[in-house]
Amino acid sequence: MIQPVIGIIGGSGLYDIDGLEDKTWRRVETPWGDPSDELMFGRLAGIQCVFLPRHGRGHPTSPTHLNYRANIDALKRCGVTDVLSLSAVGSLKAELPPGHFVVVDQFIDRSFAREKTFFGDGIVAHVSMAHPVCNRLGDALHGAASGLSLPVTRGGTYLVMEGPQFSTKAESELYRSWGCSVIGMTNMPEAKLAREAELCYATVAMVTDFDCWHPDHDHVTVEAVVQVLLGNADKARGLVQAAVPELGKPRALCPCGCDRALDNAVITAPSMRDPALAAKLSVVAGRVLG
Ligand SMILES: CSC[C@H]1O[C@H](OP(=O)(O)O)[C@H](O)[C@@H]1O
Ligand SMILES: Nc1ncnc2[nH]cnc12
Repeated sequence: MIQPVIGIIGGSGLYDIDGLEDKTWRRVETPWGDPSDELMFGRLAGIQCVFLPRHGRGHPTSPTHLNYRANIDALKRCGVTDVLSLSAVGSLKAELPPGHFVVVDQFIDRSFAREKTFFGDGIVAHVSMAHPVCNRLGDALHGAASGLSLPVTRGGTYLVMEGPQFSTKAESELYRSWGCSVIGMTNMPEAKLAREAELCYATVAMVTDFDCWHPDHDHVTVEAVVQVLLGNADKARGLVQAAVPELGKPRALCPCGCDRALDNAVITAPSMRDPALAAKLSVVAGRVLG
């Protein structure tokens, strides 16, 4: 049996979480550089949790310049098994108004200026991203949100744009025509890297605005986003407190296979593998690289 350790990545407006016992902030070093901030360690209902503010406390780091690899490596290094990603998003559907939560199940990655893999020349690996979200975590998050009577939808596609500027109206309409539910700037490559690191990963996308497609919302502004975000952040803290006791129960391997994502993914012959890269990958992929 596995004793889960719950990682929580807090997005815009979520730079701290409540109710953790024995809370301490600690710096964690990784071979990929520095994570966004110190990580906060503590226990919720006796379950070990590790919290990381995605953009750092005070939000100094833009979506493009986040060190996604360091963030994911640091969580894994600290023993995290399950990652809850909490993110502010714009809505691309009329039925998902500000204040609504979406437990997304798909992503379209339109980001282009980020490091997207732990692997590369010297050790090449290809993991499946067909089902980018851990269903087990998604179900638990949806169940916890429903239990709290939060307005929540299970399933939906999160379009990841590069940013930092918000979309043009034509882009917003394009993504709507693709059937996307919400838009944000951060969940890729985060979800790809979590998969490479064999971490279960699920996102609660918290709607702050209607993006610019909506006739009543001609522009997205940070001011409008932040107003909704603060209320969403309070609800998200409640959601974490409700979900963690369920997710922290000792369990078998993940039925979705997230924790075995690297089985059969590394294609580089053992004799051709770069020892320096193998050393960097020791935490992320040590299970399969030996
Ligand atoms: C403050 S609005 C734009 C900003 O918020 C979202 O970040 P996160 O996913 O970390 O909550 C969005 O992706 C942008 O980075
Ligand atoms: N409309 C929007 N576009 C991209 N990221 C966002 N985060 C919050 N609202 C957003």
